[in-house]
Parts: sequence; structure tokens; C-alpha cells
Amino acid sequence: MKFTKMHGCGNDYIYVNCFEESLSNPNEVSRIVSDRHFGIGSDGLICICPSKTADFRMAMYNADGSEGKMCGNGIRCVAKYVYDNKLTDKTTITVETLSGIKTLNLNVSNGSVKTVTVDMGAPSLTPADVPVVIPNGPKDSVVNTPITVSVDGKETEYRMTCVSMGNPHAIIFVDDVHILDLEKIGPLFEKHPYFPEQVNTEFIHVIDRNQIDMRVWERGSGETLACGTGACASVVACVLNGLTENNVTVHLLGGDLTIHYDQNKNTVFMTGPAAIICTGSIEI
Ligand SMILES: N[C@H](CCC[C@H](N)C(=O)O)C(=O)O
Repeated sequence: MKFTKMHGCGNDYIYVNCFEESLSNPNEVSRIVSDRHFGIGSDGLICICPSKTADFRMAMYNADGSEGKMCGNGIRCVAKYVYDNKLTDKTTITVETLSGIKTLNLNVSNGSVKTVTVDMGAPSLTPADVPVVIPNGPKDSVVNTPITVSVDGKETEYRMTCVSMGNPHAIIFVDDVHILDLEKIGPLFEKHPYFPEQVNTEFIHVIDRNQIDMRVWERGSGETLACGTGACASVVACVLNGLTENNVTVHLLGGDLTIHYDQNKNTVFMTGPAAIICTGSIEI
């Protein structure tokens, strides 16, 4: 199987051109290639496929083999892949995902894509959309709502805001993201009974009204250096909680994303880099 390893802000996936390759079990392939010791090493697998309704279709799989509905960092890399490899010469493209068709604007210089702006679509706060199920919980939206997890046998209460960006996110505000033991607390949110489909959890420190620090524990992949849908969901949560303006730079472990939550259009724009690490082939 031929592959290209790419990253957006350090969120790395193995990309496969499914115009040429056919994978009978992409879930299993994702688990094999993602392993950082026995595989290539990545946060998951992304297949670039033909689409009947858009220019391209993307399918994304987490490192544990589960399929995700959308990937913000991944979709920017898909744009770079198809443009740089001359599968298209358009600088505005549409990509079909399990959470709808997204429109991407490619910023090209010297013949290759450097950054991409993605219209990520409307965020949803409706608990059933996330999904989040809290017994006797709020009906319309989960904003600044208590959640208790057991850390080292001690019940600890956090406050969360839940946002769907086509995939599920819980946003937790903390004083300092860098001191968190994510390996320990991340799974407590991911597998919390409130989330019937598990959840991606963002830990946010608000620096000022246009900048936040973020770390993420992703459903199915663990801590990653960045999460595009998570950055969008976090800015929506910041605005809902009155903490930031609608234009925010999100500082992630692997770099920065620029997020604009356009409340008039009810959509979120994400701008960030996409980069190729290497190409190769692997026996599957
Ligand atoms: N890293 C991705 C999101 C992956 C989400 C996945 N972990 C899920 O199961 O929803 C991003 O840049 O948006």
C-alpha cells in the first residue's frame, strides 16, 4: 500500500489515495499503521476517495481503528494532497465527509498548498446531536454544566460545555493546560457514561479575548498535538461562556489555528497549515 504521511499542527495521519488503492478493512489498516513502534506511527488513517456529490470524499479512522465523522486537521491535508499531487487544479474545493460536505479555500504559493481555510459548518449544542445524555440534565444545551470524574479514587468536579462539530466535543476550562496529566484524566471523560459514543475532550485556558491554550484528548487516539474540530468547538464554547471574541488564535501543542466563529452565518471558519512528512509503501 502506497501512503503519504502528513500533519496539520502535528496531528499526523497516514493518507491513502483510494483512487488507486483499495482497502478492504480500513479500520484494521488504521490500527496497524498508527502504531508508533510496530507500524508507521500516526494518529490514524485518512482515505482520499472519489465522491458523487463533491470534488473528493474523505474517510477518517482513529488510531484504535474506530471511524470518526470529521477531522479538521485531516481535511486541510486532503486539500494539500489533491492539489500538490495534481488531482485538481482548483483552489476552492468541496470534500464529502460523514458530517456533510465542506468547502475549502486553498492558499497556494510556489505551486503547493501552504494553508487552508475550511468552512466547518454549523456547530450544534443540541444534546442529542453531540450526543451527551445527562440524567435530569439541561434540555437545549450543555453549557458550564458539572461533570464528576474519579481521579485516583477522589471524586473531582469539572464544568463542561458540549459542542458537536459533526463529531462530539466536551470543553473543560482549566487554569493551566500544561500541568494536566492527560493520560490519567483524558480517558475518564472519553469513557464517561454521559457520552454514549464517547467524546473528544478539549482542555482550555483562556489567555485573553483573542487567544486560548488548548490540549486535547481524542476519542480513539488519545492525546494528539492538535485537533481542528476541537479548536472550532472550543471557540464556540468560549463565546457561549462570554470568555472570548469570535476571532481566536488557538495555541495547540503542535502549532496555531485561527478560528472565526461567524454567528451571522452560523458557521465556523478554521485556517491552518498542512504539511507532508514523507511518502512510502508498506506491506499490509
Ligand atoms: N483530530 C481531528 C478530529 C478527530 C476526531 C476523532 N478522534 C473522533 O473520533 O471524533 C481534527 O483535527 O478535527
